[in-house]
Amino acid sequence: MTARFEFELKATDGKARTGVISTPRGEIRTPAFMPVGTAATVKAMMPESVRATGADILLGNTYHLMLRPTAERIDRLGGLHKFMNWERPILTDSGGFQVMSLAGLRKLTEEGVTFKSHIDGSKHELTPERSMEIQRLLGSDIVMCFDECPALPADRDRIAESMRLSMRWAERSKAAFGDRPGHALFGIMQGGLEQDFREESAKALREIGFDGYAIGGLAVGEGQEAMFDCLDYAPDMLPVDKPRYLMGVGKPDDIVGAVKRGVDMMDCVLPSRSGRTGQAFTRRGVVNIKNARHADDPRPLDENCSCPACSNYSRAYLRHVFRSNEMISGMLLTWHNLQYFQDIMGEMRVAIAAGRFDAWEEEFHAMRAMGDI
Ligand SMILES: Nc1nc(=O)c2cc3nc(NCCN4CCCCC4)[nH]c3cc2[nH]1
Ligand SMILES: [Zn+2]
Repeated sequence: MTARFEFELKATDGKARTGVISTPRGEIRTPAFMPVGTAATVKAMMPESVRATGADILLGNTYHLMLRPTAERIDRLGGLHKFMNWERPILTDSGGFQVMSLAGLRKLTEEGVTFKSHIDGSKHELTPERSMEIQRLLGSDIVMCFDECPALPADRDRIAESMRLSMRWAERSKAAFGDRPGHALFGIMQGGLEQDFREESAKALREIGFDGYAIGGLAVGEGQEAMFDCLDYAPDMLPVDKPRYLMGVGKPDDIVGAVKRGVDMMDCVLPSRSGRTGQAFTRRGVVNIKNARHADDPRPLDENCSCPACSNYSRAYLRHVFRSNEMISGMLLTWHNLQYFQDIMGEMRVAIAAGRFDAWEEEFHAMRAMGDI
């Protein structure tokens, strides 16, 4: 069992890369997709099922867990891995983004953010130091710096001011994180869609020095084209020998485009959240299983998928349990979607190692263009 956190690049194909992150709790094959386990559970999934989909690491949230059941309680009970019965790596987001998107009555100062819980209205504070303490109490393997993610669209002055605050908070996060062998601290690049601010942010983070680097401030409504324009330059501003993590992304085609541009890690609620609403991601695009056209369809959702939903059930059955609001509906489609996301990550890792990412990408888009039949 390695006591260290190490990233080994195995192969590159164009800007796409594949490698392995070694941690004391296990290896993470990159490019990696992290299922989101916000409240200490990947919704509608047992942890062993999450592992069966091929996930090496999952994401937890400082914001949600600090409010309920609190980081102190999880620490008293042995930490988040034991609490949620997931002994492999966990990355935790630092809370700033969730405060801005979920909490009420927020007040942002140089010190940090005060806010009211969206659950019971109680008052709380997050600072770089408090976020590091919470993530330490949770026992997460990869800790994210405490940052501020500005809502887009925003004017250049606002973006610059916010990015520079986040860089000062990155400094404080690192000081508070301390020296924790086997645990990693990732910096988060900000700067909106402004190339000069992205460069300034990357330079600041490189000078502080981190175990990995996230690209923050995207997937906040800018649209895929603007996101890809930013990803055409942002990853290359980060150290080539450290993992690059694009936060909050995304749809399958977002993920493929990000890997193509040099991203190593991603996370998104989409496969689990949309699975619960009956939206299935397949090789031929999105299928809404509640649609009447599936009522008598004996075929599986995706004949190329090995998940329980595709192995044991017809589209007709999946539509039935969704329309009947049966609990198994969200379980089956969440499993399928997470499996599909992991399958394309696995296929991209193999394609990059074989130097055939472009051919794989062409096939990926061709299958989707055919649409569901
Ligand atoms: N610490 C931190 N910093 C960020 O700049 C950040 C930027 C992010 N951008 C997203 N986008 C999530 C988009 N998601 C798409 C599916 C539906 C729910 C929202 N999540 C993010 C999380 C983030 N976390
Ligand atoms: Zn399936």
